[in-house]
Amino acid sequence: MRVEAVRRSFDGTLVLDDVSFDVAPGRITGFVGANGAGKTTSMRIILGVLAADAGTVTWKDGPLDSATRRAFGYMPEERGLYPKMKVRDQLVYLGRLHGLDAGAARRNADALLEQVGLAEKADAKLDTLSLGNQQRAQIAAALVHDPVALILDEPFSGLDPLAVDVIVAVLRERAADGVPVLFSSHQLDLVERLCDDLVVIAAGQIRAAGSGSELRAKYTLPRIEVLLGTDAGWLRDVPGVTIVELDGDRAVIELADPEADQVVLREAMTRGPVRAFTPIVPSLAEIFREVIR
Ligand SMILES: Nc1ncnc2c1ncn2[C@@H]1O[C@H](COP(=O)(O)OP(=O)(O)OP(=O)(O)O)[C@@H](O)[C@H]1O
Repeated sequence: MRVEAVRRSFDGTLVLDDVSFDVAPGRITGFVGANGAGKTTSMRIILGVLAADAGTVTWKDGPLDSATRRAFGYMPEERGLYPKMKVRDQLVYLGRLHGLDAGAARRNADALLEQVGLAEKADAKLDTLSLGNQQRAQIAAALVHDPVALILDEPFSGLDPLAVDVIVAVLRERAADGVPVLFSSHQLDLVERLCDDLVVIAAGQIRAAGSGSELRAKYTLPRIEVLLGTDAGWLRDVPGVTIVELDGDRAVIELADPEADQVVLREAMTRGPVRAFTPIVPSLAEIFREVIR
């Protein structure tokens, strides 16, 4: 699925400015950005709930039509299941609305309730469930018609760690079947764990997009923690090395050239014992800060 040059204003204020990114089949794409950056607006435009002022959303290289959109699974920010309806009944109902026959809708609903850990609550009314369990039901609702793509707005908010694991497993399974999955989240540790690709948006503009390793390579320099048996001060004088931290025999260095690590290691070994030489992988939170600066 491709979002291309999408623009949208509200009351004369531009909130999406030439937004373009891809969501690849079989990959989980995390959509991250601060409050108000434009994630929900982008997702609403993908789903056709909101119109773009300009730009396109394409699916398999053609225009995204309403029949294909109906085959998407969407978990909107405002949620939207029926509070007074039993969980299983509404999943079956939603499956039927999406064109499943009664048998298939029931089978999918039951399988999903089992998968998200709600089998015992199947006959409870939604509003009697805890918020976390309502959230599980919302995710099941987005999946009940075997969607061809998944667009999930903050699917993990309010979930406990065990529930997160359950939902992560469900999304991975769908992605492994070839479904493109786009989800927004503020929980960068979770995004880091779950997603294959990342799209970073700030103030309505895409600041970065790509896999975690691509973004690391592009936005951060390789860092190494060096622990020597002797003073590490000589590292200051090695060309291409920047000292990030230096404390006696321990240093954290940044390399202008990723290949220079072997040169530094060889030099270190001629000077005495090398107790540790450990690449430091920057966290997604660090990359995010770097990208939106
Ligand atoms: N219907 C609307 N009318 C006017 N302004 C809107 C409307 N919907 C969104 N906006 C504005 O557009 C901007 C982007 O909002 P959006 O909800 O897409 O951000 P978001 O990245 O999803 O934020 P959050 O993480 O807080 O959910 C915000 O400044 C918001 O106030």
